[in-house]
Amino acid sequence: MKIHIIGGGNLGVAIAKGLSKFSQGNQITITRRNTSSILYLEELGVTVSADNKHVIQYADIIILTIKPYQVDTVLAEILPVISNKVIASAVSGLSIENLQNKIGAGNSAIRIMPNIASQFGASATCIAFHEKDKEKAQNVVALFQDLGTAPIIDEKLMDAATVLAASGTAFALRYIRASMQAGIEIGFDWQTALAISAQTVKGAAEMIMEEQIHPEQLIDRVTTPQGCTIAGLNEMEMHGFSSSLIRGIKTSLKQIKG
Ligand SMILES: NC(=O)C1=CN([C@@H]2O[C@H](COP(=O)(O)OP(=O)(O)OC[C@H]3O[C@@H](n4cnc5c(N)ncnc54)[C@H](O)[C@@H]3O)[C@@H](O)[C@H]2O)C=CC1
Ligand SMILES: O=C(O)[C@@H]1CCC=N1
Repeated sequence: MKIHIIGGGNLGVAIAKGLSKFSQGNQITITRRNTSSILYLEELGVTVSADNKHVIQYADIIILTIKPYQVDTVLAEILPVISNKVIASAVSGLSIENLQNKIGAGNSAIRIMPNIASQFGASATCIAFHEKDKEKAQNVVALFQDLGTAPIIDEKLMDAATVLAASGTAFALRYIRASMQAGIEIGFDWQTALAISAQTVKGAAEMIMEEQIHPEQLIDRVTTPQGCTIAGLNEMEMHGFSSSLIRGIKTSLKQIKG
């Protein structure tokens, strides 16, 4: 497939890198106004351009990874030269209905919410579309399945998906950072503490995905009666570990909803 990514920033680059590595048989173009910082992507077989219209007429999927306030400018530029295209938008807060109104009935609006782990084929990309575009959305779903998991969700959960699956990357990294900092306090250098913390999180996530059980069932396997784990967990909860995460996620959601 021919994939045209508009917005070569954090997310666009992560998707381009991921596609070049984990999805076979595609031709990828990525655009950005000033291309100097992303020209290295050409070494991965990705075409880099400052022209949003560059070969866009041949694109099977156009992916929007721009900020919400950049959408109208970009669409004004590309709409005159496209028709019957699938536009997959990762723009947070932009509804399918709004995007569809902007791009006209001749094109299809699909909403995607990837995260920057797309680069490593490890994103959890939530996807939503209207029934009329079900068939056209299948290519988008297949593409993002190559970059991790790609659950199809009801659009009303898209803001929640943004927080859980996209912002969630930062939340998980903050856990790893805190764990690393504690590791330094208890005797490790930061590199060793970070490596141990990251691998431990990866292992915990792999167990959840493999066994598909409730986390508490796995926690129960770790918490020896009168042991150090339960003592640590209870102290963390005393200081609001779970509740601060929950409150943070709900605050993020409020921020999106405005
Ligand atoms: N960063 C993340 O982890 C995620 C971001 N998103 C959403 O994706 C969108 C992009 O986010 P980021 O990549 O973080 O932002 P960013 O600012 O890093 O990337 C946007 C890119 O678009 C480029 N751009 C601006 N105007 C342009 C134009 N007229 N033509 C072509 N390129 C243009 C900018 O130069 C920039 O490189 C936002 O709507 C954000 O909410 C969604 C999920 C995850
Ligand atoms: O922080 C943000 O607003 C964007 C959306 C999700 C990740 N980054």
